[in-house]
Amino acid sequence: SQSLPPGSFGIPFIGQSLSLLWAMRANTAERWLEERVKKYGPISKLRLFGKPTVFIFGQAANKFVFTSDSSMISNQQVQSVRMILGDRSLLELSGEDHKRVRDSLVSFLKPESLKQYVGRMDGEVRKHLEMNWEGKQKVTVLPLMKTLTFDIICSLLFGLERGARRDEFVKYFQEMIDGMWSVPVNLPFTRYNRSLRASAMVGEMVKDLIREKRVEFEQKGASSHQDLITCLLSIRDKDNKQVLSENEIVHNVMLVMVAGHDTSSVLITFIVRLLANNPTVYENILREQEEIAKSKASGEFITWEDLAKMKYTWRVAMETLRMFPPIFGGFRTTLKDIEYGGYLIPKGWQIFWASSMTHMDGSIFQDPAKFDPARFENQASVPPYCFVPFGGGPRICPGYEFARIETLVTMHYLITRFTWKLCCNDDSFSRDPMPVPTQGLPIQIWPRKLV
Ligand code: HEM
Repeated sequence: SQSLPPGSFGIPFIGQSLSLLWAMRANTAERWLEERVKKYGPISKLRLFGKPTVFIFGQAANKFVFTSDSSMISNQQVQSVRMILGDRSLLELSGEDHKRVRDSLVSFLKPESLKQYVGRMDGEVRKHLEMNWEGKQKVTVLPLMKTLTFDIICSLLFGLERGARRDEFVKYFQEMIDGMWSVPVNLPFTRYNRSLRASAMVGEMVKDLIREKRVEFEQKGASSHQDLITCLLSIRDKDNKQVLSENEIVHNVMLVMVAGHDTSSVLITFIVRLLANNPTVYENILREQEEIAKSKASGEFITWEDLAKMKYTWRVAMETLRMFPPIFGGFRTTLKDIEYGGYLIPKGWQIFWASSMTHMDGSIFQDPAKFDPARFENQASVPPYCFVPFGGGPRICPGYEFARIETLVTMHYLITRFTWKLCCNDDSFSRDPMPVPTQGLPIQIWPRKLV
């Protein structure tokens, strides 16, 4: 019989959760994990968020996590995430259910559908810059990018326009996210408890939206493409029955809000920061974007074809995702006893993976601490399962194209309309669990003359 991986469970129930969360907030999580590897090797046991857990890392670990059969490991999330997002979110589903719900989301998020929304994203970006950037000398990038990506999601995915209702939505939504990664202790004063209450409020608000969208679609003949909720309501099987249940729509709309909002805002924020520190990269991006701006009439929207020309800009985004992946890692749960790396991982244990560790491995990416977008000129040179900011396998991020479009459109307008300088030389950031620059990245800005 096989032995359990090395490592200790730490203190009862809490285990190493607080120690890891602490390291993440201090931006030493990578070091925390590296030290584990040094001490125990590439596989070790510990206790996180209330459950026995195995931590694994490396190219083989990424491949194992992303492609294992769903009868071996399930995607069941840590308890706090499951309670907050609901048990019918894509993250909790497997097999046929996962495929049915995922296919429904993808019918809205696939490139052929998103093509028609580039103009609407462009409108949101320009409005955002007019309201929050123009006429200012100093802005703080991260909170603004959060507002922008949330605005884009509200408009495109929920058909929820600006106003008091959207503001209320944002408020509860933020409280909900704050407790996602917490030790699940449901007492009145915990982060987790506040987050659960906010999640119930957000759920009710989404249900109201669904009721309204249903009336618009079924009685007033609104287009099924007007937003994600309407699209999900409109998907029917061969007997004309709605393919997704009401709970599935609610839980997945909440998932998309969480998955699509912080991730892209963090990416754009880090690009802004890196450009301020890399004049050559900045010049190259500027040249590419000015070329595109010159080819357009004033006021004309960015098109799908323009996006295809932003090759260098997207390489910069990829290199940013390599060094500062918004998603650090995640969890899976074993459904049976599994043998991995010569050890036994018992049924019901959590598997904790941290994909970002291959991004900074010098044997895979030469000189990994150097910011160098040229690495991605030839993507085939990157070995499989080593560059995984969007995951891999059947659960690879379905929001990839959405993120690409909003990042490129935003960078186009930021770079052609403004120049900027960092207000503080403090290059540090912490993870919460997304990477966040200390102080949210305050910058000084100047308007540029339009070409
Ligand atoms: C830079 C931006 C983004 C990054 C880095 C990112 C990263 C990821 C990663 C790593 C996963 C896989 C997690 C796993 O295997 O457990 C994932 C899943 C997911 N992402 Fe994204 N994401 C981004 C943007 C978005 C956007 C904009 C949306 C929606 C509009 C979105 C929706 C989702 C959903 C629904 C899943 C779950 C898929 C499934 O379980 O089948 N993401 N994302």
